[in-house]
Amino acid sequence: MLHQFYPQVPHEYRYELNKDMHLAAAHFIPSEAAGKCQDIHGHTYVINITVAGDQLDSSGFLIDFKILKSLIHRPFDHTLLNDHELFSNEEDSWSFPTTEVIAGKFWKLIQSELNELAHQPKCVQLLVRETPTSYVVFRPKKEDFAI
Ligand SMILES: Nc1nc2c(c(=O)[nH]1)N=C([C@H](O)[C@H](O)COP(=O)(O)OP(=O)(O)OP(=O)(O)O)CN2
Ligand SMILES: [Zn+2]
Repeated sequence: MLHQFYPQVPHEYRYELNKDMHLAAAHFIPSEAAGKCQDIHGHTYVINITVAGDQLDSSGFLIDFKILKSLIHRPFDHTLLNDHELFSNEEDSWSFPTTEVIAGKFWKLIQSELNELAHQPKCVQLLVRETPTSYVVFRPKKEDFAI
């Protein structure tokens, strides 16, 4: 499903980059309402990350594509998402890995990294496709950037 077109996010930045990646991972949803999804099962998630900004770094990058991949693919590929602390914090009522929660938490991981950069790029959209017929788009609000 790579190379497809994704929903566009309106913004006024000069540059916008998009990085796609696949993530083979298992999960389960510990909620009765989830029906058969309460049992462990797997997906080949498709992740699309959109980063925008007005300035580039000394390499001419908004952010190196490889860094984006390393933040998501390396830690989560071929894992059970529920095993990660990110998706198992009992104090956080939206912690377990629904597509919505995955999108929001992956956005936060990426934006935390971008916040360290002097030229301050922004992750303006994060899309998670869970199945050929289901995907979620996370678009941060202004206040979400204060992390
Ligand atoms: N809002 C959400 N609904 C569901 C989620 C979710 O994360 N957010 N997750 C699931 C299951 O994990 C399931 O893996 C995906 O569900 P679904 O799209 O229903 O998958 P199907 O292949 O059965 O769908 P078809 O309509 O037959 O293509 C469930 N709901
Ligand atoms: Zn699922």
